[in-house]
Amino acid sequence: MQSSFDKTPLLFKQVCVIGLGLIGASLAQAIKDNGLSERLVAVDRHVPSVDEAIKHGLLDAGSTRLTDVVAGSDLLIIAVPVQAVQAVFTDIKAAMDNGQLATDCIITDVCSTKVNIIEAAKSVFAALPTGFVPAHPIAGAENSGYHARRANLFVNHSVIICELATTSSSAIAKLQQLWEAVGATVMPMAADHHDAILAHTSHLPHLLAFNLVEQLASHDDNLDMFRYAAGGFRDFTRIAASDPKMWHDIFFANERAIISALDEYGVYLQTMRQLIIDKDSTALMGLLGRAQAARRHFGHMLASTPYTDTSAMSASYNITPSNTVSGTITIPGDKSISHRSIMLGSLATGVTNVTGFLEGEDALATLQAFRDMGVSIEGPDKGRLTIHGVGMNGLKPSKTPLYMGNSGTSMRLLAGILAAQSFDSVLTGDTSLNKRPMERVAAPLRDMGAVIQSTGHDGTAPLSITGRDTVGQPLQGVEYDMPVASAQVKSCLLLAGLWANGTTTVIQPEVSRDHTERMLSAFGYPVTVDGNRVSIEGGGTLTGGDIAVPADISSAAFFMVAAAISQGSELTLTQVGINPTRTGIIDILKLMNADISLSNETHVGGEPVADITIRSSNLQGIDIPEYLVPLAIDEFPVLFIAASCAQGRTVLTGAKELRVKESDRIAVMADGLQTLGIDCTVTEDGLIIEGKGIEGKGSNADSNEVNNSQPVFGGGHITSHHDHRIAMSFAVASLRASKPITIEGVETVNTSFPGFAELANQVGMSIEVHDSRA
Ligand SMILES: O=C(O)C1=C[C@@H](OP(=O)(O)O)[C@@H](O)[C@H](O)C1
Ligand SMILES: C=C(OP(=O)(O)O)C(=O)O
Repeated sequence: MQSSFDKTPLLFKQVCVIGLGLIGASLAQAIKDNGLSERLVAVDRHVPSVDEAIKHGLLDAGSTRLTDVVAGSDLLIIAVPVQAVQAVFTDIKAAMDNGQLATDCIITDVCSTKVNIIEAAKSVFAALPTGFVPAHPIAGAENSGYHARRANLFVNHSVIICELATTSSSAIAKLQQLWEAVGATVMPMAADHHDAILAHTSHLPHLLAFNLVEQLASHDDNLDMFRYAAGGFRDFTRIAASDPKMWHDIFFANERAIISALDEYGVYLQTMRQLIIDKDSTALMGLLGRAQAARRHFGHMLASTPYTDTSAMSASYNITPSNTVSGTITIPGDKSISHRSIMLGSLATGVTNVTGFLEGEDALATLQAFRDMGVSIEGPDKGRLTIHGVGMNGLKPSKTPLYMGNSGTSMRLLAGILAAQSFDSVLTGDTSLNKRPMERVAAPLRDMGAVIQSTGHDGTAPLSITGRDTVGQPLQGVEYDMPVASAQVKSCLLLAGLWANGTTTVIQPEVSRDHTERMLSAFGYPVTVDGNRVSIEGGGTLTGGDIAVPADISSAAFFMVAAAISQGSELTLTQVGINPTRTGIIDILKLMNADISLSNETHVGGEPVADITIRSSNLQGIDIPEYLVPLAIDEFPVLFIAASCAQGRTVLTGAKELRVKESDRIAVMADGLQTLGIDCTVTEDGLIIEGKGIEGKGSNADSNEVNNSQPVFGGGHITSHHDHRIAMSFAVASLRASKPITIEGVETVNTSFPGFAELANQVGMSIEVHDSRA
């Protein structure tokens, strides 16, 4: 990792670290390695640690007594067990009183409890020093002591700072600079809130880990127990190897909050005990499923990688050029339909069984949101889900903001549902989603009487929605003339309309995908479609049933283009959804002269499906008809790859919407295409691409023999801009590339197409997935 040494000026003249345990010694090492202080001194009761730290060149001086080394320090870091802090404050006060320390020097700590540290300071100082800033780095390891120190212990970890009325802003600013320089992120929090949160997230788990080891160790047959203890025991009790003195102090120091967390734990434990005794399989499955999903969901947040968050991108594709693809493959389930199956299944009466559900992160975010609102959902298990519908009025308020990850569809459709609920809600997402426009749904929802605020910078998420109980009346049906052909806006309003008084009508400028309308009908809810006008009456009910989700044509598109642009290729994609509001990709590729045919056409779950076969084709550049834009809205990134391989120019217009997807797909694709040597021009609402395909040269003048053997792309380095479709599109380009292509930030592919690289390799491509953190 690059050191911040070059960038960060010396912040302090002399830092004095009091306590050379894991945290104190690690922070000392990080300060040293990053050159943040002219001098570094330390105090510790353990003489060998101090001696070694001096010998290692970490410290300029050290002692067992504060007064020996503290003179002239402008930052004091207290890193001793909680119950020893008061004595340290007494020593610090003495040093101030005798002039060794300036009264405005910064004093901070790294302890796991905050209220009692502040109390300790108050009992020593008549007036709290202006430099006193209580803090707590949320970082640690079960190893303790000087030898376990790691300068990178704080990288990507949070540090909570408790600002007191007495604290000077310059002390806070300087401490924040220090923590950021060693790689941490600083968050402000009130001391009592800190203690309550930490009691649940840190103190309770430690207490339980110590307790379980104690329980097992006290059994007579404990040797056998430990000998055969499987991973579960090892994982659960890892933290019981932590420093007993430190935890002893913490348990007493945060007594009230820990006892309250423990009592709540007892209630949950009793519930589980009773479910087992009662053999209540449904409730137990619901509980376990909810917990498993919540853990996966929080896992992303814990790793500060909310699904596809910016800071966390570390996976890349290293792709070696290949030139042909072949085979018969099954593409994962449709994302749009998967979202809707959870939403309507949850609101229905009775049970809904879903098959073919897309286990991608976007659809899983929707699933988690409904679990957070109290819906019991079993699965997903190989695309199967069982949703125990709660009916139109059965959702419960979520205890936390609903986290939508990277998924625009989840956030916009849920906004419609939540605007009609009795309770308040907050919807938030990852960095990319929190930049996307939300007023397009918030404004028309307000016309219906919703109270909804887009609290981000620019009409963006987080969305804060006030419940009808507070507003005092239900939503009102409206007639809304949509300025953009967006299925998300249309669906949001139709879903809100389920609870509205009277009729809700949406008029779309062009046809957009109609999965909401179809699925509402399949659940027995009447929807009236009259040309581009779609209407719904409020006050009805939904009845659960079976939903078979077809393969996603938007994911299939990558493989269609792969076969069309490469040499000697033929791919068959089985049972892909060919809803006419989604088949713009087929129409556009056909206009470009692609060799595509459909077979085995049938219907599953109210949606038409077919096997799609596509072969190597002599693609021709075209002017893409604007009416096809909403019908292929997600497929343009990969269509740009096709256009680059076509003969002649392709012109896209009327596609401004591409600029507000997971990335600005016009700008980002143009950038990547240019990197790979394609001549293209960005326009306000589209892109002009000069295709590099050459005429097919058959021996027979009438034959349409394909010549896709020449590379059209060079090699190079592409970034996904946190957009799954950008990553997959440039992977397809490798079929006509002369050199390797590297694509950074490909974890985002999991939002819509888990297993993409494996499937691509199965048909003949050569993608190596590399994770720099692995
Ligand atoms: O309704 C849906 O499921 C979707 C609609 C489209 O968005 P817009 O309606 O905003 O164009 C599309 O881009 C998105 O991937 C899924
Ligand atoms: C735009 C997309 O999805 P969403 O709007 O749901 O994030 C997409 O999948 O390309």
